[in-house]
Amino acid sequence: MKLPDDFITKYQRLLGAEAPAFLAALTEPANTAGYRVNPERQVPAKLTSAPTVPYAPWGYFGTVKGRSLVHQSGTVYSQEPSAMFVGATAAPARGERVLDLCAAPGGKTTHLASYLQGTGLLVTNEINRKRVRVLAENVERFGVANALILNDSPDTLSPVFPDFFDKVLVDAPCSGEGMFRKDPGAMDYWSLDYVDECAARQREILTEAVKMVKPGGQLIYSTCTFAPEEDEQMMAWLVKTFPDFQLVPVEKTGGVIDAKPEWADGNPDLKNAARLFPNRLQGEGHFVAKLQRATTAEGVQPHGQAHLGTALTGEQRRLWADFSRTVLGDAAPTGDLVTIKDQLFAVPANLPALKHAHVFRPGLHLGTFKKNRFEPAYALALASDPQRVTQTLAIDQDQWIAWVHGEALSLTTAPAKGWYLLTCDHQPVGFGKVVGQTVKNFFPKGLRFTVYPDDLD
Ligand SMILES: C[S@@+](CC[C@H](N)C(=O)[O-])C[C@H]1O[C@@H](n2cnc3c(N)ncnc32)[C@H](O)[C@@H]1O
Repeated sequence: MKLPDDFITKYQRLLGAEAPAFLAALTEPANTAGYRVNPERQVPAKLTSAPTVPYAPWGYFGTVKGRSLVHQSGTVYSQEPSAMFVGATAAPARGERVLDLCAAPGGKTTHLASYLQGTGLLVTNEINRKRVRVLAENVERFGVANALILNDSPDTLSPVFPDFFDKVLVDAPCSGEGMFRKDPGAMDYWSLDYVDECAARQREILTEAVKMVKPGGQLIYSTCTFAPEEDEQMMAWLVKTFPDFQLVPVEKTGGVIDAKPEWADGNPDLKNAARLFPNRLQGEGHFVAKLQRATTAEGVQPHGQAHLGTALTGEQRRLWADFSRTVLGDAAPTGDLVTIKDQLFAVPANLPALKHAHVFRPGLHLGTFKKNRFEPAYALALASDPQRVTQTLAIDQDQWIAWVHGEALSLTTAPAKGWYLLTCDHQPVGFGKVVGQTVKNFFPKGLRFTVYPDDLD
């Protein structure tokens, strides 16, 4: 792998004696796979016996196959280890309101959700129409029940959520120098000018992001690039432009080091931010900063209240109540129930008016009203705790392989007719409908896959 000449020259100048080690690390094959386990699941011991990522709760070094039960059931999320430092720095407390402004495909969002444990509010936004679909798939797979998924530009969102969030994460689109080793294609569009273009876009995003942090709240900024223009210099610009924001210390362990004031305007507070270099730890590289907004700033109230969808008809209420009582028991999700066309959602409470936002998912998808019946959603299955759900049906590995392929299952002894949360090795894998000796398959058509012998451990 050949790094761009301008890149080599730039980092030789910036890093001096450390440059050879840094440049050598970038040309070595990446050996930095990682995954996070989902604290809401009963996680198999083989996943938690791997070496732990020192700075990231739920983080492990190693690989998990995409066509595996633990991946399909949202028991794990594969994530490059240094990216885990971002969620670990944000570490929202239970009950907080959190915005992930640049969220697809959902690595940081699912990490933030693990901290929130279904409490508070997670607004997760992705500007790109194709990428927001992937974000939604990952949010659903991870069983996140308290998320509102939006598909907007930051300047559309800032008037909707003024001074609203306890934490705002900007995991910014960047020049991706930390991706060179994993994805050498990232070098094709890299240039010194590209770094400046990225920095200009980051300033635009941050200008909107700061407006959504409540007084006393925090902004977390991260990139997967080493470029000072997008990292230290961006933070130096931010604290100068928005003086009610101050860089506060990021806790550093496991080879993470202070950011470099000398790469910007010398502001000593820049040391509070963190640098992850691939020659110093097992990870691809990141920059992470935490900024606190002063409590003295005057906050404004967001406008109005969200009116999403339509209230349920009496018949719809009855159908949902029957399903929820019989199948879910006391595991029924919380949130305001609304329908959009024939789809039922549980919408997080206390949202401001969203009429200028493009709502991709208003909350947890509970299911679909068909003529005289209710069909539960895959998202509801993965957000359900099998230990609390009344009607569960355990299937074995062979049945799981048939299930994710879209096949009906034949049972030798069948329970009573109705909907069941299917589990395999204690993980939720979807809802099935038992009719006679058969379990009808409702695994979403777009997600079906074939498991090959190599996919099994
Ligand atoms: C680094 S990626 C986010 C990765 C994600 N946080 C994760 O952990 O999976 C940056 C995201 O910003 C989005 N983006 C690009 N331009 C943007 C803009 N002008 N405003 C907001 N987001 C933008 C990209 O589509 C991309 O999904």
